[in-house]
Amino acid sequence: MIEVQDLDVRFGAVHAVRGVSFAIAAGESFGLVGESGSGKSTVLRALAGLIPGWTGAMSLQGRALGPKRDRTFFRSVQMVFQDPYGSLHPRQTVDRILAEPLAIHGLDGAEARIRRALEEVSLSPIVRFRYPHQLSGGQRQRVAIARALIADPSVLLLDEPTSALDVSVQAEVLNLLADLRAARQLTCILVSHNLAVVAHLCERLAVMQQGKVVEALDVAALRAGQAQHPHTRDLIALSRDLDG
Ligand SMILES: Nc1ncnc2c1ncn2[C@@H]1O[C@H](COP(=O)(O)OP(=O)(O)OP(=O)(O)O)[C@@H](O)[C@H]1O
Repeated sequence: MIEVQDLDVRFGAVHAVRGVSFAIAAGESFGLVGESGSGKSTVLRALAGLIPGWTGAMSLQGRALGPKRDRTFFRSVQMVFQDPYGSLHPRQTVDRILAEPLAIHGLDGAEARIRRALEEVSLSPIVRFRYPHQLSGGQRQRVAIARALIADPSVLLLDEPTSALDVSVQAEVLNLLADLRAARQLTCILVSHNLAVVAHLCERLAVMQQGKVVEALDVAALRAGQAQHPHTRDLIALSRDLDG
């Protein structure tokens, strides 16, 4: 459903992504894991159409993705960022934040859709008339997830969606994402420096180091101790508990 072939990204002298390839089936959840600066966010952003100047080939449902994406792409592929504070407009209420994608995509029934979206992320309707600064970090990330889902995408790109949250809230948001993924049969790509987070949400993962994929394997194989590459083993040692 998603194919990335020989993706290469340079930022001036920085060769951030070097010939990355992977393929993901519809409904699959795939993790990109690696230490800071390994290029995983750049892969996700290139796929999302947020980075110009990449080379290689990318496709979604068999259709090649060019440098520019159309409205259909932005309806079916949604991104959730690490910092919900930065990604939610500070002067818009939750109601307006959630109504905006509906207006962009010309979708009717805003009232019912907003109610349903808030229910899905377990937020009380009371938050509808609050601004982002009046919410907790976990509530803000739930609003960002609701906004991503409100126009019914088929693909969710998650860039460190829990790492800006308090430890107590991280597991809640991760479990919410796992439930939503199953209920909506979403295809997900999750970027994280934390192997435990990836193992919790994904079936398969690729380990990145210095812009390259050094190992790709099933989470089941990872749990069974079958990781081969020394860098994967280093990341395992850093992750305290693979069950998240
Ligand atoms: N817009 C940019 N301009 C210049 N260099 C960039 C840009 N974005 C990323 N880079 C560089 O590209 C490399 C890969 O960055 P990237 O953010 O993809 O890594 P990452 O693995 O996601 O790391 P982190 O977990 O810290 O976000 C880094 O050296 C980074 O400094």
